[in-house]
Amino acid sequence: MKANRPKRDVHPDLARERLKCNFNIEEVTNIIDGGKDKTLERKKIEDIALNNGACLDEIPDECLSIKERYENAIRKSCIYSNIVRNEMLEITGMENFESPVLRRTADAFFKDISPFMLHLGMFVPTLIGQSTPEQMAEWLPKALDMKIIGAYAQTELGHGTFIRGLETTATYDPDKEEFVLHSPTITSYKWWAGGLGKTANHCVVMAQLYTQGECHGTHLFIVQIRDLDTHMPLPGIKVGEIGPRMGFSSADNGFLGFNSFRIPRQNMLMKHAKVEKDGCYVKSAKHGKLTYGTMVFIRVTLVSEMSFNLSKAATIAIRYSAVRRQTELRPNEPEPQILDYPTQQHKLFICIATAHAFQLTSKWLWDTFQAVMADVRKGNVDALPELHALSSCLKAVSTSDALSHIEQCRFACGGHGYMLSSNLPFIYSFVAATRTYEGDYTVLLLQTARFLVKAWEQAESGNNVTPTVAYLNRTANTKRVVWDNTHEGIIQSFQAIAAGKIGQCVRSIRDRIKSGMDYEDAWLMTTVQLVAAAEAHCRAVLVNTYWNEMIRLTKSSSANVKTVMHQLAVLYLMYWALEKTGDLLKYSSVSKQDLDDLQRRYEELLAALRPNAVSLVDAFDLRDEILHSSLGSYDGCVYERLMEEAQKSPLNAEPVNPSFHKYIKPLMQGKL
Ligand SMILES: CCCCC/C=C\C/C=C\C/C=C\C/C=C\C/C=C/C(=O)SCCNC(=O)CCNC(=O)[C@H](O)C(C)(C)COP(=O)(O)OP(=O)(O)OC[C@H]1O[C@@H](n2cnc3c(N)ncnc32)[C@H](O)[C@@H]1OP(=O)(O)O
Ligand SMILES: Cc1cc2nc3c(=O)[nH]c(=O)nc-3n(C[C@H](O)[C@H](O)[C@H](O)COP(=O)(O)OP(=O)(O)OC[C@H]3O[C@@H](n4cnc5c(N)ncnc54)[C@H](O)[C@@H]3O)c2cc1C
Repeated sequence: MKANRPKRDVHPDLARERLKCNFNIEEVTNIIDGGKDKTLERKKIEDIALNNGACLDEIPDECLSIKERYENAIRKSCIYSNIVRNEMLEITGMENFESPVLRRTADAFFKDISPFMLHLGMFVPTLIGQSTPEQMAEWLPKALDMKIIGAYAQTELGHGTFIRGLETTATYDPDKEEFVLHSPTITSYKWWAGGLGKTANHCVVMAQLYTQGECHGTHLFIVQIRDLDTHMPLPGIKVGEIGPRMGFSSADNGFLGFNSFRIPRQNMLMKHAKVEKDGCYVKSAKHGKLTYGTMVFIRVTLVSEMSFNLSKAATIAIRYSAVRRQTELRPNEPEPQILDYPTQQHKLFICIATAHAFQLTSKWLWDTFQAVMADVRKGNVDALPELHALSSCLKAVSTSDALSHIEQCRFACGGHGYMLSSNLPFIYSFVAATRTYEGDYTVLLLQTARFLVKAWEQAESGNNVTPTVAYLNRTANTKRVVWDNTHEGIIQSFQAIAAGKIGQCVRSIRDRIKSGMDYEDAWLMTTVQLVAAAEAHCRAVLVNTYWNEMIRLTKSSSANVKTVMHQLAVLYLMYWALEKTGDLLKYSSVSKQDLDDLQRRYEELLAALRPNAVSLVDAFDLRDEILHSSLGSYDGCVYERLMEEAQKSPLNAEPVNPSFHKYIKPLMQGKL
C-alpha cells in the first residue's frame, strides 16, 4: 500500500547550512557518480523507479510479522524487477545488469534486502563467469528475464570459510549421464544462501565432484530445486528458511539438503573443467581458483557498496546534527547545533571522507578487475594472485571500517539513532553481515598476507614486484622512513609501516622455523601479526589510491571543488596517521612534536570543513526514499517525522491494550 508523505518546509537550521556552502555541489556529485553522464543516468533510473510511489509502505516493515514482511518484500521485488527488466536495463544496457545504480535504487523499495538480491547479485554473475557458451545461451536469458530465479548455495552448516572442506557430493553416473547430488551428513546441509529458503527455484551448488572413483575437488552445478508451476520442492530436495537473524530479515536465507538427487551432466558449470559423457574429467583452467570467481566479483563490488552505505549513514547523522541543539556553551546563550562540537565533527567528517575514499578506490579496483578478467579470458592468469590479494584486503578493511564508522554515526545521533525509523540500525546490521560474508575479515586478510610475504621475499632479494606492492622495492630494506608531514610524506609513512610489519612477520616466521617449528606452525603463531600487516598494506593502498584518484578526477574542477575534495583527502590521511601513531613511532622518524602538530592541523581542518558539511552530504544526492530516515530527510523535520513514525506503532492502534484487562488489572487487584 502506498503512503502519502506531507511536504514540509526545510528546517531553518538546514536552510542556513546550505547558504554557507562555498562549492558547486553538482560537480562533487558528478565526481562521486563517475561523470556528469553517469549522474544523469542515475537520476533517470531513480525517477523511473521512485516517482510512482510504488516503494512506499503504509506500515513500516519492522512492524510486520516475519511472514508479512517476506510477502511484502516479494511483492515489491516483483514490481522492482519488472521495472528493471522493462525500463532500466534499456538505459544501463543489458550487460550492466549489476550496475551499482540498480542496486542502490533497490534500497528505496527495501529497508532491508530483497529476496531477489542474490539472484542478480550472485546467481547471474556465476552463470556468466562459470558457464560454457552453450550453457550461458540456455540459462542466462531465462535468468535475466526472471523466468528462473536463482540462489548461490556454497556454505554448509559445518563449513563456510574452508571451501575445500565442503561435504556435499556430486557423483557422476555415466550410465544415465547424470550427477547424483547428496548431503551425507547434517553438517553438509547448505546453509545461509540468500533467497533459497522460499523464493528461488534454481540454485548454483558447490559440491565435491566424484567421477570414475576419484574426487576432483569442489565444482559448481546448476540445480532446479522447485517445480516452476507449483513451487513445491522437487522429490529428493529438502529446503527451508534458516530462521530469524540480526538483519537480512526479508532475504529468506535458506538451508538445502539432497537425497541422491539427480541432475543432467550438462548442469555442471563447465567453463573451467568438464566431465565427458564417459566420466572422463578434463580441466581447462589455467588457474586452480577460477571457480571462486563469483566471490572475487562480489568482494570487488562490496567496496563501492560500503561507500554507499557510509554515505547514507553520514547524510543521516550530519543533517540531524545540524538540526539537533544540545547543551549551553555559555550561560544564557542558545544551545549550539551539535554539529558545532569538534568531537561530533571528529565522529562524522571522517565518514564523508571515507565514503569518498572507498568510492574512488572502488572505481579503480573495478577497472583493475575488468582488466585482469580480460587477460584471463585470453588465457593469461598472471595478475590473478595480485587481484585476489587486493580484493581480499579491500573487502575486509572497507567492510570493517564502514561498520565502525556507521556505528559512530549512530552514536552521533544519541538516543534517536537507536530508533529503527532513523534507519541507522538497518544500515548497521546490513553492513555487519558484509564483514563476514564473501569471506570473513581475518580469513581474507590472511589470504592477502600470503601474497605479501612472497612479495617481501622477492623484494628482499632484489626482484621487482607487482604494482600494488612496488613500495616494497623502495622500503623492504629500510629501517625507518624520514617523517614528512606533507601528503606524500604521510602516504610514504603508511607504506613504510606496511613494509615494516610484513618484514617483521617474515622474520618472526624465520625465527620460529630456526627454533624448530615447521612452516605451518610458524605461520600459525605469526597470524596475529600477519593480519595486522595485511591491514597496514591495505591502508597504504587506500591512502595512495584515494589521493591519486582525487587529484586525477579534480583536474578540471572549479577551484573551490578542488579545495574541498583536497581537504577531505587530507583529513583522511591525517585521521589515519593519528589513529596509527604507535606504528608511526615504530616505523618512521616522527617525533612527539610532529604528532602534536598533526593533531592541531587535524583540528583546524575539521573547523575548515564545518561550513560545507551539510552540502558535502547533499552532494551524495540520496533521495529521501532511499534514506528511509526520520533523522536524515532533506527538509530536516526530524521531530515531526519521529512523531509521525511513532504513530505507526501497532501498539498505538488502540488506546488500551487487551493485556491490561487480562494481566495487569488482575495483578493490581491481587487476583492473578
Ligand atoms: C539489482 C542489481 C544487483 C547487483 C548486485 C551487485 C552487488 C551486490 C552488492 C551487495 C551484495 C548484497 C547482498 C549479498 C549478500 C550476501 C551474499 C553472500 C554470499 C556468500 O557469502 S557466498 C559464500 C562466500 N564464501 C567465502 O567467501 C568463503 C571464503 N573462503 C575462501 O574464499 C577460500 O576458501 C579461501 C579462504 C580463500 C581459501 O581457499 P582454499 O581453496 O583453501 O585455498 P588455499 O589453499 O588457502 O589457497 C591456495 C592458493 O589459492 C589462492 N587463492 C585462494 N582463493 C583465490 C581466488 N579467489 N582467486 C585467486 N587465488 C586464490 C591462495 O591465495 C593460495 O595462493 P598461494 O599462491 O598462496 O598458494
Ligand atoms: C547475511 C549472510 C548472508 C550469507 N549469504 C550466503 C549466500 O548467499 N551463499 C552462501 O553460500 N553463503 C552465504 N553466507 C555464508 C558466509 O559466506 C559465511 O558465513 C562466511 O564465509 C564465513 O564462514 P563461516 O560462517 O563458516 O565462519 P567460520 O569460517 O566458521 O569462521 C568463524 C571464526 O573463525 C575464524 N576462522 C575461520 N577460519 C580461520 C582461519 N583459517 N584462520 C583464522 N581464523 C579463522 C574466522 O575469522 C571467524 O572469526 C552468508 C552469511 C551471512 C552472515
